[in-house]
Amino acid sequence: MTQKGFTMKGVSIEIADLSVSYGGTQVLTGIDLSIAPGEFIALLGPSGCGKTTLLRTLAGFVPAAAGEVRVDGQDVTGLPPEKRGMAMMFQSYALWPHMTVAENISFPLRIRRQPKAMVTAQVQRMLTLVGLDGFADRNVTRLSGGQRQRVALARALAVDPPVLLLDEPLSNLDARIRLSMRHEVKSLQKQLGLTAILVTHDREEAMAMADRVVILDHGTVAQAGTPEEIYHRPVSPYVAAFMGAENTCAVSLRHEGDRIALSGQQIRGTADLPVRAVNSRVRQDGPAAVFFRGDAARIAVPGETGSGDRDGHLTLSGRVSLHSYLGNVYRHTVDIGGSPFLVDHPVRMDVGVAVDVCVPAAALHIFERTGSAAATPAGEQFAQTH
Ligand SMILES: Nc1ncnc2c1ncn2[C@@H]1O[C@H](COP(=O)(O)OP(=O)(O)OP(=O)(O)O)[C@@H](O)[C@H]1O
Repeated sequence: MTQKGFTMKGVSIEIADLSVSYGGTQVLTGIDLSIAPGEFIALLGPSGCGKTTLLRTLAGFVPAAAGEVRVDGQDVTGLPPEKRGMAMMFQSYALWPHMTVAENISFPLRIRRQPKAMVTAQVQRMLTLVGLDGFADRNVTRLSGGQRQRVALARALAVDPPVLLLDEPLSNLDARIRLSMRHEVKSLQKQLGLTAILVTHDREEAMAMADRVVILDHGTVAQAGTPEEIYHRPVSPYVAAFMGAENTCAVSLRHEGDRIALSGQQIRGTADLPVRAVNSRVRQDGPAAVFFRGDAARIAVPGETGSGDRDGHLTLSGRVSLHSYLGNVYRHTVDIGGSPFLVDHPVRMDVGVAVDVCVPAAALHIFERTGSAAATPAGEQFAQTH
């Protein structure tokens, strides 16, 4: 254990072909992931996709059915939790209600029978680290949610773990405190150089905190990348929709040199787009599915703007069927060929008005159309994933 200063350092974690089953049900399949020392990873995905199971398997609370977990090159797959050098922080804080702040923080040190002077010094360091100087003797039941979360963080860090596992640690906090705690946890993790893995179903939280986001889909890795990569370059309709690009329509795609031409029932004319600008995963001409975010599109009144203004855009024509005010923009539901599309616009458009929805090439994600994909109304196909 570190005796002076905060010199905790992260370690690498290698997850190789990891599978996990509960009884006869396989919940994680062939997970491969390399985590660098000091990296902050977020495991993101809808309820039941296996995020917590992966975290608990790394911690050693759930056995692996196959595959390996290596920490700093050492195979820890068969080791008990206390031998893995990982500390876990939970959503529920899991503090001892009958103990003071200092007693809670020192608990893991006392059960490891650390010398008293060292325990006292470490508790004081942790209090300073999480901004709770002066709270040592306060009972934890007399703390706010944010303060309790800091105690839980201090207790997890007290043993100088090279790896910090965070299981939805902020979801019990109110929205304002959650935002500030995001930054506090992240800056502490960077300051200490720890390797951290966060489980969350909140994509904004994942993007705000992590260096890399791993999106899980039914126990497999759907995509792992920087927040920018998964947001702007999703590799599948599942990732695109999970990252908010839920508007979708079926198109027919044709490559023409360095341009892509899109046509379809819901599209006005033919969209002629520079191939470099579009996130297209389609290599062959034929049926495809387009996905885009409602805040990346804009609404135009047909005839009010020149057609030249819409070059490099995909234009869909429809009618406003609903609007709601979000504070900075109006969110409109636009009925396009019988399917609802959600589009943000700074000005409120009346219900029933005919509008064009213009989507810039850079906001388009195009994937191969398989089966009935994208033939369904926007959102319906992915409704269960949110
Ligand atoms: N102890 C258990 N025994 C049997 N099945 C379990 C157990 N824990 C979880 N599962 C199942 O394993 C699957 C993955 O669960 P897990 O808790 O890892 O998902 P998650 O992505 O963390 O979900 P959430 O966001 O709701 O916490 C789910 O289908 C769940 O029902």
